[in-house]
Amino acid sequence: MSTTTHTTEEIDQTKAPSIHLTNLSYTFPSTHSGLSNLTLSLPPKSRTLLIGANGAGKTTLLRLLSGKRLAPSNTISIGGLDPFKDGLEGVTYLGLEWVLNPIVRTDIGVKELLKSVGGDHYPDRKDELVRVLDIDLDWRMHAVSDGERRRVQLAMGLIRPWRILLLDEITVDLDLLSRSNFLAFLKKETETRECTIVYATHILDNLAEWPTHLVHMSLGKVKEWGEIEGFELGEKGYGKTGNSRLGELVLGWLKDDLRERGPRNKGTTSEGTAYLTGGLGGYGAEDAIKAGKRTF
Ligand SMILES: Nc1ncnc2c1ncn2[C@@H]1O[C@H](COP(=O)(O)OP(=O)(O)OP(=O)(O)O)[C@@H](O)[C@H]1O
Repeated sequence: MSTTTHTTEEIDQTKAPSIHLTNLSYTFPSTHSGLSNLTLSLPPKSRTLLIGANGAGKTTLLRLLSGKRLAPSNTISIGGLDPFKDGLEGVTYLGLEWVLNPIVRTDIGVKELLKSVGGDHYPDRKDELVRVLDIDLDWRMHAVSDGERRRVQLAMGLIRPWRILLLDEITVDLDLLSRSNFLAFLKKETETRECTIVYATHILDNLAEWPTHLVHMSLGKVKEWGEIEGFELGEKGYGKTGNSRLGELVLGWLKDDLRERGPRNKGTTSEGTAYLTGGLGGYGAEDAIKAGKRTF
């Protein structure tokens, strides 16, 4: 049984959850330090962009937030709960493992797939996602393009009405219009339902109007975070380079990070060890199923 105490207000399952990190540090089983001393607060119904160079720690953080990995006590609170120990209702984490699920490459129809993830229970959401993501219900999954497959996967992942959505860059295969429609759908979700989104992405096109908050990570630390208004992007639109002002801000961050870190081949990072599934470390090594907190 959890020893954490919660106020009634904090665990109201009908409200969008806030996210609080307090001195969150995380070390991989291989003793590689993944995250160090993260503290931040994201309010209910916020849409946060998680920004950082490859290896900055974005996936590590999202997995901790989703409850797939055990964080030290009292370092993560989502709507007043510890995601690993308490288990969270309504968390959708869409990342690499989900994308790699082999079922979406077999000779199976889209209707069947959507039904298997609850499409019949949420017909309105299913119809909306099919429209937003421009899905043909007659597609068979072994005979679609990568982008079409990704659109079906997104619909599958989003049909159940989540309270917190953790998106680890999975929109890379979408064409510009599909991505724009998809982002507009997510924005509407936070405006019309009780839900909160954290989205790790490297693609900033057409995102200037989307986030309510930014979090900048580098080398497992949060370098800055806060409301989008606090980042002095000036007028929304395009900067001198033709990039969006958000794009220019982030490019500046990443250049500074690289200058501070130096080139990777000096051995200052351990890029390449992510996503191992066996041996030391490896995502999934301590998943919540083993701890009896989840059945899926
Ligand atoms: N299982 C593991 N064992 C040891 N180190 C790991 C493990 N998984 C990831 N790392 C290291 O932790 C750091 C952060 O990895 P993470 O996957 O969180 O980065 P990221 O910001 O999501 O990167 P990207 O943008 O490339 O997806 C990297 O240096 C990575 O090599």
